[in-house]
Amino acid sequence: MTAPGITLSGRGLLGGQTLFGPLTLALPAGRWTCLLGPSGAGKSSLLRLIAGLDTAVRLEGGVSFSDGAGPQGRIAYMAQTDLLCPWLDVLGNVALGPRLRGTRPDMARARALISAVGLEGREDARPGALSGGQRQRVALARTLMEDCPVVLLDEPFSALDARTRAGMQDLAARLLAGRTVLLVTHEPGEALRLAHRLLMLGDGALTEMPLPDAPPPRAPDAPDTLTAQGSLFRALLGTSGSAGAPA
Ligand SMILES: Nc1ncnc2c1ncn2[C@@H]1O[C@H](COP(=O)(O)OP(=O)(O)OP(=O)(O)O)[C@@H](O)[C@H]1O
Repeated sequence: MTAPGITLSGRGLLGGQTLFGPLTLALPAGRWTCLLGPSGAGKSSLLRLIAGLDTAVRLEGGVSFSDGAGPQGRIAYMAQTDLLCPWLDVLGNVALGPRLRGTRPDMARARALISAVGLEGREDARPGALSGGQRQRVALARTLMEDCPVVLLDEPFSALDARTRAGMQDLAARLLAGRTVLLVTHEPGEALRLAHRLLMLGDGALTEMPLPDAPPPRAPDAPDTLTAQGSLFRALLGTSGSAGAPA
């Protein structure tokens, strides 16, 4: 499986007003790009625009893939909300993608992923019987099950406690190595652990942020990571949600 690079360029319009841009968001092939920025800046909209999904933000511009092919069938997208089917159990939810495409799911792989996200023994549980963090891990397992070369993750670890979050970050880094990943997060520490490229969307523009020298996944408590976290936090305090908004 070869993961393509992806470039989105243009201006994002919301109700006729510029929300962001003109800008260029380039996702290097086979690498993790992490995107931080204030609420309402347009991060989720960028993700959905790349996935070719409906969004309230209209892109005056375009999205291109380095191999010339489109997004069809090769993007796994994990939304901010878990989007689990309440009438299916955990196993059914994780195996849903192949079923919807009319192919036979690899149930051994689905079970292995459920175990990898720490939910072994809960295969028969319905989403309504799970905590928010457990549901989020089912959604993560479902995304990993897709085995796509491009993976778009919208705050995939936001409902997890610190220890589980670190474990899921490591799992995702391992299983998605070599894929083109865009991760939207509000956590500077998370972005600094996982990014090959770190961007901040604020005041309608993208800014490239420096990263520690060590390759990801970086230790959360490494001195370089902690120092970078402080700088990033200060940068985030100085940005606002949309183009033209007061900083
Ligand atoms: N369905 C919708 N209808 C109208 N406006 C919308 C809709 N979805 C998003 N917006 C608006 O588009 C803008 C960008 O939203 P988006 O969700 O992309 O921001 P975000 O940076 O991901 O925010 P957050 O960090 O809070 O998730 C916001 O001003 C939001 O109010």
